[in-house]
Amino acid sequence: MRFALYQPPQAEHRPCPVLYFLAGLTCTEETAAIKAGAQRLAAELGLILVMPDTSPRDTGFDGATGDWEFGEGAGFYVDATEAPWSARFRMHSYVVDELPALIAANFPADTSRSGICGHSMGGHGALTIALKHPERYRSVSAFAPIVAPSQVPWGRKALPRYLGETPEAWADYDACELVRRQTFPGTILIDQGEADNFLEAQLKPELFDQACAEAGQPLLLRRHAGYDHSYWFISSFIDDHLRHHAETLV
Ligand SMILES: N[C@@H](CCC(=O)N[C@@H](CS)C(=O)NCC(=O)O)C(=O)O
Repeated sequence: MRFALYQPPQAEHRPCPVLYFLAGLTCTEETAAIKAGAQRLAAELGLILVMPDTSPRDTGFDGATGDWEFGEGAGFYVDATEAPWSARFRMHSYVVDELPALIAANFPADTSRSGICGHSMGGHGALTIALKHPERYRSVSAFAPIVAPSQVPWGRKALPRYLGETPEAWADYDACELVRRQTFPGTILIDQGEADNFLEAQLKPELFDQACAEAGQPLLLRRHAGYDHSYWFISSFIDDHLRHHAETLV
């Protein structure tokens, strides 16, 4: 597995908190590092940024490449249970267990202070991971996340192939379902562009808004007129996300 890591200058003197950034469909460990523009403020705030790839690579599985919505580049941050994917596509465990252990062992990181953020499919990853493991992450935020994969075409295509045909298995990786089971101790920040091509068919933030209201989950959902799904949108608001995380991490 590949990942990118930014180490702020403060890490030369003391362990620093860690913010994970999970990227979306078609992205690699380089995308956020190059396009999100998070390093400048992370240097001021003293945050280590960890930006993993979106799936294993070079798996050789039939159907793992050639479709931008499934397989390599589209791991959906689940632990697959269906063959052949279950042998390699275990992004949930990778992000929650394997990667933090590797960071703790090799970098001046205080992993007891970790936050998680993501975009689109990575926003889905950040929300589901934080909701499933609130003891591991002190803060969570997302840009244009997939919040209800069980109900939208991206999820309806990928989740059955990774997890089988039972909707209960999809619900275990669906932020709208998870927040009803267990809330996150802190406000979730979500930014969404109103000119996002995927807003109505794939993202549907109103479903998460409603689920959070019903569950009593504090949510700050900000909608921005004129902004699309791209990293230009992310780079416009990334500072607010870093500050949101720094409030509890630093
Ligand atoms: N390939 C898709 C777009 C995929 C897409 O927008 N991916 C988002 C994440 S869901 C992304 O961050 N792409 C990388 C980039 O914008 O640099 C299309 O042609 O519609």
